[in-house]
Amino acid sequence: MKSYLAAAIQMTSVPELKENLVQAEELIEIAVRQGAQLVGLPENFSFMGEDQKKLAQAETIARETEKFLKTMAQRYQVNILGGGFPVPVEGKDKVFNTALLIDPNGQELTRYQKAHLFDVNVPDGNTYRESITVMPGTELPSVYSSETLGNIGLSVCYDVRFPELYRHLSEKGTDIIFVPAAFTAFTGKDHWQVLLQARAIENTCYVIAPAQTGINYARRQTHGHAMIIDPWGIVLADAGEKPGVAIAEINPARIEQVRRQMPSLQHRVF
Ligand SMILES: O=C(O)CNC(=O)[C@H](CS)NC(=O)CCC(=O)C(=O)O
Repeated sequence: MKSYLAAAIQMTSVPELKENLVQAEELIEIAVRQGAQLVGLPENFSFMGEDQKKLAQAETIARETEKFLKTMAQRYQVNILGGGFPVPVEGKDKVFNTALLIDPNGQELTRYQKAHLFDVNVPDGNTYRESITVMPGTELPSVYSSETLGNIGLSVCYDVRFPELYRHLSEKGTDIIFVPAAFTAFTGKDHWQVLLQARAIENTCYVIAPAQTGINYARRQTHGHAMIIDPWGIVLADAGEKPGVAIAEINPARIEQVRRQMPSLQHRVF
């Protein structure tokens, strides 16, 4: 593994599949023009809207999103993480919230079904019941080991509040953790960056966190601040609040250096 540039894309996805895919391609192109070899798209990048609308179109969203990711990876010769989109569960009126990693040949490298579902009454008055439409994944994410990109572990959004998932990933050798998200504006302002830095620091890993931002639909407002954090916890890039791209270098020497300086992974007791 050599140093390379990674990108965390930030977008405002809406309840229109085609519109979102156009926006996503524009941002992928910007990231690739700046030299990114690994590009992450946020949770719900291809569709963000009301539950019933999402369920009604789930099959189309799943098919078109997977096709889009493979086409983009080949067209731009880049590795792409699609950060969470609905994939229908056979025989049920539900979907898995699925993250999918694709290589520049358009081949699937690994996928993960979001395990922790956001069933929360947020104090701003918004109620979230992700489990009404989503089946929780029951498997821990696998680590994808790439000679060129390093060892990559996947997760999605609300998972970031469950450190045991990331401990599992770091035990399996993860160097780079993806946290694609659609964090609420209300929780995000106090929790988003703190949680991401904690996951980076405690596992001495890079964290790549693509994000939704702005007003997506109705009263749904997301926090933004797609970012890339290094294994010491330093924020290397932050996309702010507008759609755009956070780009930073993933450097294996930095991982080794931090793990030398702070060998906490070796000092675990429990
Ligand atoms: O609602 C939709 O339209 C689509 N779903 C999402 O955006 C997902 C599940 S509801 N959002 C989160 O997990 C936010 C977590 C979060 O904000 C926190 O942990 O504080």
